[in-house]
Amino acid sequence: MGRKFVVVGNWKMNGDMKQINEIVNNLKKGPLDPNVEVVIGVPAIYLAYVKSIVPDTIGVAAQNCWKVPKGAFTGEISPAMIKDVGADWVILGHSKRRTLFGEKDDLIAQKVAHAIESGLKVIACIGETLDEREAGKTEEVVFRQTKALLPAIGSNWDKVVLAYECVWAIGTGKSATPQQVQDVHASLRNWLSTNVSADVAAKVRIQYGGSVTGATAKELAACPDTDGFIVGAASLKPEFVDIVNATQ
Ligand SMILES: O=C(CO)COP(=O)(O)O
Repeated sequence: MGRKFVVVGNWKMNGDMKQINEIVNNLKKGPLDPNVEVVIGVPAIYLAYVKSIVPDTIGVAAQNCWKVPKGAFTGEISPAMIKDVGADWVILGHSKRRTLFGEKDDLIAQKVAHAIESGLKVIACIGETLDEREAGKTEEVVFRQTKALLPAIGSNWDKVVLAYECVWAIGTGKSATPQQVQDVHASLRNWLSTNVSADVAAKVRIQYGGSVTGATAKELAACPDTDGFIVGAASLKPEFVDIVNATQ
């Protein structure tokens, strides 16, 4: 079985009712390649609304969640709540959560474990900073971030998509090159083969994220070890449809 291409739009903290209606209408118009899985990651406050207006073929993701089902955690939302409003994905470990909100590997792993246990599918983000890349530490960092997730994922790799987002390419307009993406994805798959299993390495979907646009998506999609994208700024624009259709 091949790996189904999966494109996630991460709206981050963007959008209001008017813009959301425009984005969703544009997605409905498509046309979207039926062979591609499409997920939109929306601000928590709009999850229920977005779920009520998108076709069932489009998945809806939260951009974060907490690590227990309920309790005195002011301002947080739980996987149970995300599921309760009909969404079935959560993005965890995004670089902005790591850098701006101080989330470390162990907290992210706890969140991943609880999200999976609660029945959510997880987009787990990993990726190096510019300093780490320039110091030749890209592999060391992405292997460390992935290793931290292994106990949390256990045998549930079918519930997980790995999103490789090099931090230096996020929101900068400076995408990694197809070769840079392919190199990291291939070595990650190789690492998974050694540290998890050959089966997981062959089946897990690895997305690329970082300044993906309608103009760059096709050549990035051609990398043999790239199974989709996680898209920030361009997911708010009509060109998101072109990114979804990049493998056509
Ligand atoms: O962080 C990202 C998606 O999660 C990427 O954002 P940009 O596509 O805006 O660079």
